[in-house]
Amino acid sequence: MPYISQVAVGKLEKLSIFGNDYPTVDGTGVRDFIHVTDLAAGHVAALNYLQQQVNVQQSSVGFLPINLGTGTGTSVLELVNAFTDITGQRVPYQFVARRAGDIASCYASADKAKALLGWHAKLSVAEMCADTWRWQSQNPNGYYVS
Ligand SMILES: O=c1ccn([C@@H]2O[C@H](COP(=O)(O)OP(=O)(O)O[C@H]3O[C@H](CO)[C@H](O)[C@H](O)[C@H]3O)[C@@H](O)[C@H]2O)c(=O)[nH]1
Repeated sequence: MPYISQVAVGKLEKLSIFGNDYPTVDGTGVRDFIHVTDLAAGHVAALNYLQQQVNVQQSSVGFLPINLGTGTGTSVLELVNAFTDITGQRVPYQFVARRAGDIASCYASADKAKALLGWHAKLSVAEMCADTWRWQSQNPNGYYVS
């Protein structure tokens, strides 16, 4: 997503898509793209859950892995197309070789987060694209570089 928006704002010439021959819907990698606001809310929910457990058990020893995700896979090409549909911005891209270490498809089950934390992702890929573009177009060089 950051590379897509940097191409759209003109900081990068084009997006390099790593591989288009994966066994996925369109050959590009599938990931569980999540809105940063949902992800932040999931972390707050996890901290609240941890505090409850400490209150109940009078102990904070141990760990519990909980996936935070939407539960839905989106391909890189689907993300590029969604971004263009929502923002109207062209995102030139080229297919290049697969990136070492990448797998074809990876998305979370969010069932445990819902059951334990009462949390689920509320925002869509479309909202992610709109919010990313709003930020990128208003801050083409980020927050810290003038
Ligand atoms: O310029 C780019 C950047 C990414 N991608 C593709 O976009 C997808 C997402 O790539 P990211 O690097 O954003 O995320 P990954 O899920 O592949 O990997 C990241 O998240 C992982 C955990 O989910 C690990 O933390 C890993 O080290 C980190 O790079 C992948 O299919 C990747 O090949 C491109 O095609 N072009």
